[in-house]
Amino acid sequence: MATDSWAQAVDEQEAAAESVSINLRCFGLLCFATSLVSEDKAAQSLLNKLIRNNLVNTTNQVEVLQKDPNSPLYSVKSFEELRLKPQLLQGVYGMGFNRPSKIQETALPMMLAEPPQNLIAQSQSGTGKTAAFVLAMLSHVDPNNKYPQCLCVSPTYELALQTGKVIEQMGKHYPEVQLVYAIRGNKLQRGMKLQEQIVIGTPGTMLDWCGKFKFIDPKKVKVFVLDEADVMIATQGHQDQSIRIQRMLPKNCQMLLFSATFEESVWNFAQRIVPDPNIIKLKREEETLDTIKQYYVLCNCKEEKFQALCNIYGAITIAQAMIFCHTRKTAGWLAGELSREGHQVALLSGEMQVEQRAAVIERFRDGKEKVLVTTNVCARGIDVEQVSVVINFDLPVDKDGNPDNETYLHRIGRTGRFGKRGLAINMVDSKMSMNILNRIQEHFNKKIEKLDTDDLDEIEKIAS
Ligand SMILES: Nc1ncnc2c1ncn2[C@@H]1O[C@H](COP(=O)(O)OP(=O)(O)OP(=O)(O)O)[C@@H](O)[C@H]1O
Repeated sequence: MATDSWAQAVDEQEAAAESVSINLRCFGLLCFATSLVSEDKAAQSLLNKLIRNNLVNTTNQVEVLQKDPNSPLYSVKSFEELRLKPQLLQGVYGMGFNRPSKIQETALPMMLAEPPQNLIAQSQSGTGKTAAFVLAMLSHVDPNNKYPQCLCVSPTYELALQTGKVIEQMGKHYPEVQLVYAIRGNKLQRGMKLQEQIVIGTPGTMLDWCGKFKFIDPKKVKVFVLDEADVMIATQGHQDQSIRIQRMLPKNCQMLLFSATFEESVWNFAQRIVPDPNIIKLKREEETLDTIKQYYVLCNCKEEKFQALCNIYGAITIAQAMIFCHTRKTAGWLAGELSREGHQVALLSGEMQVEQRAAVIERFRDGKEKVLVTTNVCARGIDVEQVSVVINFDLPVDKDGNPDNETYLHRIGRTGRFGKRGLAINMVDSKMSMNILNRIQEHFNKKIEKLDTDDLDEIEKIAS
């Protein structure tokens, strides 16, 4: 086994990381570094939204903390129970929703109650938060009043557009209700007053439209939604801007805040935005390796790893696979080799803009490409539950070269009993990577079987 391929790969990555940090230090661009982190969070959130095409299931129960603990707790098992406007019920069913998701069961009655109740809700991405607050906004709007009544702030332009799409879909049979985007680049004439009932945008532009330009009369707003609070506070300035918008709204305006995670900083921010809240939390389902078949393949170099991959593809039918590489260079090389072999390959690479990455993810989700090759940095935080085969072309390691168990679990693991059976194949090409594999195996106490990719019969067996 070669000993240098792994080391070389790490060296390359570290060299790249070092040059970035030197640049940052040289120019003192600390804020640039912060914005990179927040951009990363927003990008992750967007890509997760795009790759998913249905609800994330969970066996966990929602935890509810009511503002008034003596008032009865309502929860609904059907959309009919909510007495929605027929146009909205039609919109909901038109989207293929048969019944409320777990978080929606409790959140919707609270949000639709009279008088309106404030809410802070936390649950992982994909559990139905956006659909819930969109339904609440559409329900509270009076279409006869031609001025903004619901404001929704999102951390980025792309995320705002995604929420806007949900509003458009759900409100498809309710054309009297109109939507406008308060995003940079959407320039309105000075002095004009908006007629649309729902405004969705980023905090900076929303603040300008309410304050400086007065396109919106904040005193007439009935519902204020702050989405993706955890991503929001990662961007400098967004927290203050959001609070300044909130201060302009009337006391009886309904305040709703949503977040996928709930660390201390998010909680502090949430309490400043939402007075007297009801609080709903839904724990993230634990990922496990129980339903996953794990294998490793011994090779000497990246060319051999590629050959092993071709053998696997030759022997079993793989609907869609995600392949993780350690460096951009390897990912680019592998994608090239695979497409030369006639595979439809998508490459997710670090130098791509978020829109480009989004386009790649969307094509992959729609099945236009069958293989997605990516670096870990690029795919960090992306949930790939629907992909049944995951290949670690390079094993995940942290910056010190130790096994990155968390990343391994996230790439390969599935949640609870809803997880489909999966297949994971790890490529080992050095003593070092064998050691990493052994340590991963020990950590999870789950055997990773050896696979001989020169033996077609053996490969065929893994698919059964
Ligand atoms: N009641 C429902 N029944 C079936 N599908 C639903 C339901 N509610 C939402 N969905 C779908 O599930 C997916 C996730 O929903 P949604 O986007 O609202 O979740 P989220 O918690 O806001 O996650 P994210 O913040 O990542 O968007 C979407 O594809 C949405 O259309």
